[in-house]
Formats: sequence, structure tokens, C-alpha cells
Amino acid sequence: MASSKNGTLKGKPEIGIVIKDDYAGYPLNMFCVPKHYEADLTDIMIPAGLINDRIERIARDIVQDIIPQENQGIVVLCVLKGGYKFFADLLDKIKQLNRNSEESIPISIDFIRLQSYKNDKSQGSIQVIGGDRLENLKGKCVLVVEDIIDTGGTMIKLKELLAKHEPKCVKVASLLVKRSARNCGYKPDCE
Ligand SMILES: O=P(O)(O)OC[C@H]1O[C@H](OP(=O)(O)OP(=O)(O)O)[C@H](O)[C@@H]1O
Repeated sequence: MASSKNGTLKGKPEIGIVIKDDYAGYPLNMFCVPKHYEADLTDIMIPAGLINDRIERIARDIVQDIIPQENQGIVVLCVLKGGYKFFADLLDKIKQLNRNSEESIPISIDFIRLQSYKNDKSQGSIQVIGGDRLENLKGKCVLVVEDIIDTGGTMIKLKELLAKHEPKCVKVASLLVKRSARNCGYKPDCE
């Protein structure tokens, strides 16, 4: 969980789990990997179990910090395509907590499709190539769910776009934040 200039979550560490530059990962033969990927991989950097456990904690922090302030409900906005799996897993965990806590709020979902990558490189210009009607976000608290921040361009563009539709607030959860010289300094609220 991270804090940012535009939406600090109380009492949380400054950044999520940091993978150091010299981290070697785990040997490939310790895990089941689809045959057709084997030739392209050297190590497993982040085992699925770690991702799952981290998502559980991100969900708990969101429920504790965002949900109590937003009793009108929140809209969880999935950034397609990359964000779909993190979105589905995070939403499951948020809903589970929301079902079982003393206070609960209505949660709705929306989708937007943006594209910045060409092959495996972020290309700089971000295009909206599909999604729901953003007018529906007016006055709502929006939790954007993204898989990875690389240059930060996609999130900056999306936040500018969302602001035009006057949401009450916008928070961003990203599973990964790439350490990159090309990052423009953008930090999500949760990572
Ligand atoms: O921080 P940035 O440099 O802007 O890059 C991050 C974005 O790039 C990827 O999406 P992509 O454009 O590849 O679209 P996809 O999710 O549909 O594959 C990723 O899912 C993020 O949305």
C-alpha cells in the first residue's frame, strides 16, 4: 500500500513490497510453468501465492480506509485489458470483507479499455479504445484498478479524463509499479 500526494491512505507504509534490482527470483524448475513459456523464461520473480496474499491485504486496507468514508458506495473501475485479473481477485476480496463487516457499502463496477503498450514497450501515447459511459461516474467515488504502472502515462491520462466527468474522488490501486527512468513520478494510492 502506498501513499500519494493526491490520496494518502492513513497509516500505511510508503510503498508496497520492493523487489530489489539484484533479486534473482526462484528457479523455474521449482514451479509448474506452461510448456510453451519455458523457453522464454529464466526465473519466477513473483509466485502467485505472494500475489494472492498481497491482494488480500490491499483489499483489507481499501475496505478499512476508503469504504468507511464513502457510504454512498464506490465504483470499481477496471482498466482493460491488463487489469482484469487483479480487478477480479481484488473485487472478490473486497466483496468478501464488505459482506462480513459491521459496516458495508454498495459496490458497482465499470470498465475502460486503454492502450499504451506496443509489443512489450510502453509507447507514450495513450488511447481510449472502449469502455462504459464515463458520465455515470459523476459524483461517485471511483477506485481505479490497474495491473502495472510503467511510465505512469496511462494513469495520468485516465485521471485527467475522469476529472472531466466530475467524480467525487478517484483512488488508484495498481498491483505492480515498475522502477523505471521513464516513470514520470506518478504513484498510485495502493500498490
Ligand atoms: O504506465 P504506462 O507506461 O502508461 O503503462 C501501463 C499500462 O500499459 C499496459 O496496458 P496496455 O497499454 O499494454 O494495454 P492492455 O492492458 O490492453 O494490454 C498496462 O496494463 C497499463 O495499463
